[in-house]
Amino acid sequence: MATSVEEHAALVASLVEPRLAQIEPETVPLLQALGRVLSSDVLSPVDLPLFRNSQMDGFAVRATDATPTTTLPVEGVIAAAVGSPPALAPRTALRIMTGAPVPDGADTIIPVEDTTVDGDSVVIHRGRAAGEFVRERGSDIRAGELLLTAGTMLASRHLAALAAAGITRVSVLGRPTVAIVTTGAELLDPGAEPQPGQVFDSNSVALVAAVTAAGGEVTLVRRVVDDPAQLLAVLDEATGADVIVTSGGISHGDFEVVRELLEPRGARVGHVAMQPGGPQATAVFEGVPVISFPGNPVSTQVSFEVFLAPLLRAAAGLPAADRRPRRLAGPVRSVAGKRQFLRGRGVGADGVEIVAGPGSHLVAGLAASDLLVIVPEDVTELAGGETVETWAL
Ligand SMILES: Nc1nc2c(c(=O)[nH]1)N[C@H]1C(S)=C(S)[C@@H](COP(=O)(O)OP(=O)(O)OC[C@H]3O[C@@H](n4cnc5c(N)ncnc54)[C@H](O)[C@@H]3O)O[C@H]1N2
Ligand code: MOO
Repeated sequence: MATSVEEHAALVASLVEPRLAQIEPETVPLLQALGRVLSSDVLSPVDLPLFRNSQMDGFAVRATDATPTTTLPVEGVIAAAVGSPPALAPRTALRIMTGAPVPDGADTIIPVEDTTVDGDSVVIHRGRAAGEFVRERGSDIRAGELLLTAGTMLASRHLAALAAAGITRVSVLGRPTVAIVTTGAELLDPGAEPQPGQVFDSNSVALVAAVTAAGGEVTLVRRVVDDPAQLLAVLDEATGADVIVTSGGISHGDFEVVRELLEPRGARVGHVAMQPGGPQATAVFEGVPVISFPGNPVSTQVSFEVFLAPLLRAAAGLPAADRRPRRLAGPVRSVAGKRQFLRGRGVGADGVEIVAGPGSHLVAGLAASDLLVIVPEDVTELAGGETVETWAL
């Protein structure tokens, strides 16, 4: 008897979640934090701007001194560079560059475009209100105020704000570590010349990429032929990970290496009422959960999306994938008793069209899709215009 998708998802969660709950935050240099999720609030250690500075290239003056068409003596130049400028004397100007400290005594900047330089003097053609073009210290954020909130997924703008505040390292949620093992005597590396009967190992690439996209860190990638002793050696190597994921070797053939090794050690190998992804297995090896997906490439990828991606995303603090109802562009048939995960593509704001057949070997069809279209177990036919649940890929 097949178990339901929910039952299997609950089983996988019961094995994986306790491990993921133990993952500690880690402190990393800023550039390693890109795409990671802040584990705690960050308060600004400084005022930003750090000091009162000019927003324009021009002349630092007192607003009341600089009415049109006054001429003021220019007493010096303030560059955007190390150092503190002298105070501005009344009825004088200091030439100033963008970002340079505004001298005490000055309260506005006259942009160079509104002036004419005449020897050591400047003629003001347009006055400015006090405060104009002066960037006050702390006007962006003050020391002690909340700069970034826990849970923020760090993009370039967040890293820039941290750097602007002088911060070099940041505490982020730890990433779940995953070991990936593909199985099959027929597999070879992409790029090699296939002999008759060989296929390229695409599940390895699929799983590494999918784990990474879901916020996980792949710590080991291995491929084994259909030899239980070899698989055992690889699993021994993989026990440092939070989760071990395998593909292939769990159905009913003569050379089912995962089933052969792990079933006698208490693995649960069975069928889930879904397509693709029918054959599924779980085990615990040396205390580490082993989640075994069927080898067919679409089955592996869909199984990952259904059973593991949500758990990894949650642990890494990433938002859940977008799931929402859309209207079918055309009719769909399905098999009774199995939840179908068909391949679809979004049409307009809320439509979806089916883009590939249901075969679980159709990798190009999956690549042509951007949505999974879910047809419930008890539904065998849907007409165009009817609503289905879709998951963004
Ligand atoms: N008698 C039955 N046969 C099969 C059943 C069944 O219920 N009864 N279920 C079918 C379904 S559904 C699936 S899915 C597969 C699952 O089989 P396995 O998990 O044992 O996977 P394999 O036999 O190792 O491989 C299946 C298929 O996928 C290709 N494959 C495997 N690994 C990779 C990889 N890393 N990269 C690319 N392609 C891979 C492999 O060459 C096979 O074509 O069982 C059905 N059979
Ligand atoms: O249930 Mo299998 O995963 O369709 O090819």
